[in-house]
Amino acid sequence: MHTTESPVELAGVTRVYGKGDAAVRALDGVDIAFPAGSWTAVMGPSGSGKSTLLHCAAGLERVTAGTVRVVGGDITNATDAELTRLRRTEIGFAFQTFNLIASLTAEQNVAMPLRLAGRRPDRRDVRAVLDAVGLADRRRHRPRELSGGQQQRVAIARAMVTRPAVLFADEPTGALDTKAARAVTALMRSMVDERGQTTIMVTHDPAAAAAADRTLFLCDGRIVDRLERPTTREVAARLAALED
Ligand SMILES: Nc1ncnc2c1ncn2[C@@H]1O[C@H](COP(=O)(O)OP(=O)(O)OP(=O)(O)O)[C@@H](O)[C@H]1O
Repeated sequence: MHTTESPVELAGVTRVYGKGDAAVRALDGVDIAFPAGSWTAVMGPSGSGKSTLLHCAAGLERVTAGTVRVVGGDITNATDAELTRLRRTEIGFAFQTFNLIASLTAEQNVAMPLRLAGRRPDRRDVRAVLDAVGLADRRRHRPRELSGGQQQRVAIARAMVTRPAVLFADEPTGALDTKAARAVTALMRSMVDERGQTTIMVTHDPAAAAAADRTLFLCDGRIVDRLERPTTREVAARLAALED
């Protein structure tokens, strides 16, 4: 496996929470590479390990066994400082709850990761990503002045502003109605097609998964199936079978 082709690679990743009788094996020997410029959806029943997979792959959580490589580097034994630097430079995050700062404008929210990385935000860069998500005319608005779908687009612009190697999205359409969800998945699709943005997304939404290049299905901490370019109906059927 060549690392430049897969900015994120997990090999034999196991994550156990708790000890003894109370131990939970949230991930159980996961081997997976996420190819550059591709969009992967991660699905599975509640408690199957989706969030744990995302957090381990993004260096937010440590693994119990196995290795995680991000942009060619083994982060398994990285220090907290190294992980923080990695998250600020190579990784973008978009969450279901947006996590925007209420007192800041869209533009100021988008500039925040640059400030955190110690870079002086270039107004043109900030405007370019707001433009890319179709919100150039909303840059002075605060989160409460934006719809849920618009807030999620600001959150995606914020995740993209550092030009991260990998975008991690945790249920990006989870809080949105169907129309707003469709706009957000279309935006993510264009980020992959036009910028080659490697994207890893946990979702419960079969339509969002169908917009991705492939869908992985987790069950009891293992990858039990994958579909390439599935339809919404195929995703929903596979998920229903796992949830039975
Ligand atoms: N901090 C923790 N301490 C103990 N157990 C945990 C912890 N985090 C997760 N788990 C357990 O690990 C397993 C996998 O959890 P995870 O959150 O990754 O699942 P998920 O597929 O994302 O679920 P959901 O769809 O409900 O969000 C579950 O059994 C969960 O209870």
